[in-house]
Formats: sequence, structure tokens, C-alpha cells
Amino acid sequence: MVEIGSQQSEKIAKVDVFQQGFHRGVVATRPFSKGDIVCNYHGKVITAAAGRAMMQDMHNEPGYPFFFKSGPRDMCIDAQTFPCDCRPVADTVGRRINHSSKRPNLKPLHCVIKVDGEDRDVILFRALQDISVDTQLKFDYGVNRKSFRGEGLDLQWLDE
Ligand SMILES: C[S@@+](CC[C@H](N)C(=O)[O-])C[C@H]1O[C@@H](n2cnc3c(N)ncnc32)[C@H](O)[C@@H]1O
Repeated sequence: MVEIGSQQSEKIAKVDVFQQGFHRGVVATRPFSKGDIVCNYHGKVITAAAGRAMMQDMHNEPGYPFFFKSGPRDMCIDAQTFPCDCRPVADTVGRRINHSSKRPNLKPLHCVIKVDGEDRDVILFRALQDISVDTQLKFDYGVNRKSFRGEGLDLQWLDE
């Protein structure tokens, strides 16, 4: 498993953030095989209700919360609040991965790991196919215009 805990380990993971104007994304800088764990989605785990409240205050800026279910609980990874307590300086790559419903090459995988005897929710990204160097990483956010910040928004990228 690739553990993303520091800038150093992101280099080991061999993925990198690119920037085009204001828009960022993530590319592979080494090949991955189908089934490989590529990186994680780093951030503080909060309730989904807290995540939704946070999104209501957002307007046109990029959104970084990741909503998931952990057993019966609706939860959210808050990658919006930056920098986070445990990563005071470096950005994290997971939150820079863009959406594709038509051609995703990653799939998020929810795991619960023990850290200091306590359960911790973690989101890892598994490669859906072989991924070559310089390929942009994308996953299906699983949202549509209705579920992503309400109806009637002109968000063409959700159809990609
Ligand atoms: C988790 S962030 C992804 C990284 C983001 N592009 C950035 O510059 O930091 C999610 C935001 O990225 C943008 N986004 C996601 N997928 C996109 C795509 N396929 N094309 C254009 N923008 C996208 C949207 O603004 C969305 O709110």
C-alpha cells in the first residue's frame, strides 16, 4: 500500500500535480498496473452533515470534500480546509484529482485501518486499468448537477 503522509512519500508514489491556469490535476509519473493503489485522499474525517454545511458556503471555487459511507455513518473527508493540522505546509495530491464519469482510471476504496488502537477511515485510489506515465488521473465523483451544489448549475465538467 502506498502511504501518503509527507511530501517525500508522494514522490515515492510517483504522481504529481499539474497546473493549467487556475485548474490543477494529477498525472502519473510512473506506470501503474490495474489494481495498484495509487494514492489516498487526505484530510480530516468529519460528518457528512458538516461537509454539506461547508459546501453551502462555497460558490464557484473548486470543491474538495469527499463524501463516503462508513457502515451506517455518512462521513466526509475535509480536504477543503487547507492546510490541515497534520500537513501544515505541503499540499496533498488526492484532492487535486479531477472527475470523469466516462473515462475514470481510478476508483476510490474505503478502508478502515487501526491507528494507535483506534479505527480510522481512509480513502485509497485503486487503478481501474494500466496507467501509463503522463496520463491524467481521474475518478468518478458519483455526483450530478442535482447532487453537486444544487440544480441548474452550469458545470459541464460533470459530464466528462
Ligand atoms: C477535488 S477538486 C479537483 C482539483 C481541482 N481541479 C483543482 O484545481 O484544485 C474538484 C474541483 O475541480 C474541478 N474539476 C473537477 N473535475 C474537473 C474536470 N474534469 N474538468 C474541469 N474541472 C474539474 C471542479 O471545480 C471541482 O469543484
